[in-house]
Amino acid sequence: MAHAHLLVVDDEPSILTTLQKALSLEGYSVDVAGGVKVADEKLKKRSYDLCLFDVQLPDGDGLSLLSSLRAAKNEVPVIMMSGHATIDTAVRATRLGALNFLEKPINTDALLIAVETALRLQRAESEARELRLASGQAGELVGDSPAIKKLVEQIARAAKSAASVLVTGERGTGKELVARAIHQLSPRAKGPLEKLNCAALPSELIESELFGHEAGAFTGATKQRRGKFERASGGTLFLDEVGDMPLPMQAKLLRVLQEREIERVGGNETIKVDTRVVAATNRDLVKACESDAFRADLYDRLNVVPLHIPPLRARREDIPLLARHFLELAAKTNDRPGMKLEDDAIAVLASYSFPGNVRELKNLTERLVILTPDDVIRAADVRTCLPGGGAPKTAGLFRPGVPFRVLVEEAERQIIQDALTHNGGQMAATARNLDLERSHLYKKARALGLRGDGKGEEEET
Ligand SMILES: Nc1ncnc2c1ncn2[C@@H]1O[C@H](COP(=O)(O)OP(=O)(O)OP(=O)(O)O)[C@@H](O)[C@H]1O
Repeated sequence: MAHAHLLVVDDEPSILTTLQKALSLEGYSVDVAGGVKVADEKLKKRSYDLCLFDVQLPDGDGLSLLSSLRAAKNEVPVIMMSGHATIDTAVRATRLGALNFLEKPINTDALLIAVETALRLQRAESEARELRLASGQAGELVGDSPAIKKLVEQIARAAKSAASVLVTGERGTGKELVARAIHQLSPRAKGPLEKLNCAALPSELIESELFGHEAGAFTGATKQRRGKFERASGGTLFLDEVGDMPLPMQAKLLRVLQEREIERVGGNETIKVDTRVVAATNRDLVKACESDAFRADLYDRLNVVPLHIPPLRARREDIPLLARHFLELAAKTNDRPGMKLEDDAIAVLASYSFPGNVRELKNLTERLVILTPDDVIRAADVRTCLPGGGAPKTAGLFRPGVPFRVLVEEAERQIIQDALTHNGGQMAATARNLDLERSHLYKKARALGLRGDGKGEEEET
């Protein structure tokens, strides 16, 4: 691969000359440096396609040179070279992101192969990223409504920055998908993506999940464990359901976002982290801030780039595309290759309110693929699968192997969802309709992850 610009750093002039000659013969442009200081200067002046660092240098070492490059967000591929490499050095180099470790004396053929492979890999990765960015393709985000087109643009823009992003939207609108797309399109795509669901764990556990713990920090903590913040360093941490994070944890999270360093539970060492946070919530955080359930200062920190995904009923034009997309997926996984949706069937889908948003459409499509005996799914098939669409609700609730608790929860969710839809999302009217105490309905709806207009919710909290 000609025209690539390389930097070779080694303290032995004879090695520099030999390597420079061998690499130049292959058509590479080669700069050389005899130590850390000169290398630093050169690296500041121009960008290289690949660097080769000796480990031991007269004024420092190649590993710290590599680590300062990464700290400065320079992701140039680096190959390390050493005459007396220990396994420990090699491991440290790999951890710091070195691509390869060559033993001295350097075998020129092995060197050329390593250089060519590294450059090819680098080029393939950057081409794939450019391509994804250019096509505006954010993961598998399907839809051609103006709202989705705008969202895709916002994702591409957000991906380029390292700022915190807050993704809002009702349940099942695709918040996690958006968070993943931001990571994949960002320069951190090669780094890790870690996820934590803040609603799923009690406060004490969230803390050790996020920040890790030292051995003996609490009963059961037998070994030291790195937390998600540390593991996501160099990548992205996705905090799902951040609106459900308990207040004491919110204070701790805020501090980490401000100071960019963490302390493991039971430890007193501070650890620098370079973690980009993407948070998501289906709660109205502005309202939560007003009622002091969420810290306003944390909200400001998280909401640097706000991304809102409208509910599916507000962008019905996406329903046909999404339905066909999910049909294709379900047909593949269920081995029903010829399945088709009739236009009338799509029209029925497009007129439904989808309180469970895209996730509900996806599940419904899968159910249709499984339950429709014909290869063609017609309007009548869709109607039988829709809540209140004609299917006798008492039939077919039992599924072998599914626990009673899950079946009952599903039935409850369906009933409340239908009742809410029937009453235009109004909680008070829904409670009257179902002859339920309002506070009981709120509690149930919240536990099942459903939302109405939320009016009167404060009364019970
Ligand atoms: N625009 C879309 N294109 C393709 N698939 C989508 C789209 N939006 C959502 N999905 C799919 O719908 C399902 C639900 O999406 P996701 O889990 O991202 O929603 P969410 O908003 O994070 O939900 P929750 O709030 O319940 O965590 C996933 O299977 C996801 O892949």
